[in-house]
Amino acid sequence: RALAERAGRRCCLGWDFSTQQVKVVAVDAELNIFYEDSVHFDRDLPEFGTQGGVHVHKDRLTVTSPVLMWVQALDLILGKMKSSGFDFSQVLALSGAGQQHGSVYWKTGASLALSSLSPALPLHQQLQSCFSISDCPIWMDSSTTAQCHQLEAAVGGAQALSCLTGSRAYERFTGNQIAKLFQKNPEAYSHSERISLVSSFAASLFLGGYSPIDYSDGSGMNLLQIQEKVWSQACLDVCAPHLEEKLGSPVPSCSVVGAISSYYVQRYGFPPGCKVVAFTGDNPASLAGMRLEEGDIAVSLGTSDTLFLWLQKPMPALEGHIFCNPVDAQHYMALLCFKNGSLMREKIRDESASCSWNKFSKALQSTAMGNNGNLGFYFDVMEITPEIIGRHRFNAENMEVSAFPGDVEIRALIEGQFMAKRIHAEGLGYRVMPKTKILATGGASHNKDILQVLADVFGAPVYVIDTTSSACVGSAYRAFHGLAGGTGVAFSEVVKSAPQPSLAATPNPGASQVYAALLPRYSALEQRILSTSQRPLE
Ligand SMILES: O=C(CO)[C@@H](O)[C@H](O)CF
Repeated sequence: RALAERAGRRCCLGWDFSTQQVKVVAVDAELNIFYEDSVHFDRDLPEFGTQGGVHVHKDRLTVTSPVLMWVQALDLILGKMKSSGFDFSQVLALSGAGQQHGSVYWKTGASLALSSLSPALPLHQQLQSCFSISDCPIWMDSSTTAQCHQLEAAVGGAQALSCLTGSRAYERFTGNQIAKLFQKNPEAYSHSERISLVSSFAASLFLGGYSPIDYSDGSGMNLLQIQEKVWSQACLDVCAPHLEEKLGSPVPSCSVVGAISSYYVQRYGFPPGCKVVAFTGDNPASLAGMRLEEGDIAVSLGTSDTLFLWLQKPMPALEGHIFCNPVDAQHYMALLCFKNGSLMREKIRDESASCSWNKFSKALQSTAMGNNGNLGFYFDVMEITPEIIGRHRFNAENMEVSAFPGDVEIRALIEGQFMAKRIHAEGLGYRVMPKTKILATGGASHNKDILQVLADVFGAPVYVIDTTSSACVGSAYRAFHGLAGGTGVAFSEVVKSAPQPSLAATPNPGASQVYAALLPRYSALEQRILSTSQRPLE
């Protein structure tokens, strides 16, 4: 019955070429997920010798992944789908995501091989000699500090680069990686006829030709002018010569970039009309998978805490990253990363709640909103947002104190973490709106007392969502959006029948008054700590 049921199920596929695996989900027209599969690089392709899907080089700064591992993973996962009887003939469209910032270098002549693949052979046998470098730099690389300084200097400094491209220069951002390749290996650079991101590389495999880079993932390169949605000639020129012709022109993320290559029609039975919708970065795809809307904020509470913001009018800054929005080309999204996340919460749980989340929750229940004016900053590792390290506690009179009673410490930690999130989100242009929903995910989102503080600090309801496959699911949703006409149709309309997130907490009465008083104090004290602490050398 399942097979018969599956046979008639028209669907879209959502792919995720992430750091550790390639994953796929099939979503039917009612937006139900009915198939998923994955191939793990370390486990299923051990011949490449990766750890966590990557190679960390001896200099401990350079981090790469072998492009042929990604190619072979696609062969494997399509083979698994085929042997499980997946009915490819029902696939109307597909889209996907790739780890952001990584870059793939196609060797001169590769487009010929890509467009004339023999369906009798796997991809990896036919693409062996199509790449000018086999080990691709990825987001974990931090070997391009010199190139970052060159780029910022050339365009008038970090803030100028942020206003232009949405971020100051970051080592992992693709422009700086391309600059390093051009400087260190000019031969490989000149033998590259095309440079893709991981997302557009994956789309190219399905297209049988070079896929353009989409606006959203292109915003993670320090090369795209995010307002005008064109490459910044100034940035291109600093990084490498003739770069624009190797990148091609960027496209709206919801674009249909072509029909699937005949290779997949003949080898797997995809319909010839199956559409390929531009692939994008994993975080933009996750935003789509979480169905974030204007005014919403997604809080991923993990080892580090990551905020996904929807911005109408971005205010580029020296922290965080602003990208073109993947589901609304007029708007933007932002990522803000807080390094002291769950490890900090677990430390305070161990110290002040004798290792028990139950006691931790009781402490939150037994202390009042606003913590009687006590405020804390808890950064046991150097924080990214902002760059502060150490623990700093202040009483209601703004006097620094060396300790708090256990319960006060616990509330000070959680209120402080969430007030920081609100303050830095607003610094990027985010504003809480009457219709704002907070979508919480990750480990700590299972603790309703922590979510209650989140609702109180933001003055907005908190919903919990499962984001295990959010990049894949978001990619399948975007495939439906592209199929429905893309820019002419609202993404929210296309996905409105998807399962709704569940409400976990609503703000306590009086919450907005309490935090309206506390937030400015927190912000001023953060500035005080910043001005007195030794900032790490640039
Ligand atoms: O560098 C990042 C975002 O800027 C990471 O989240 C990568 O996208 C992970 F693949």
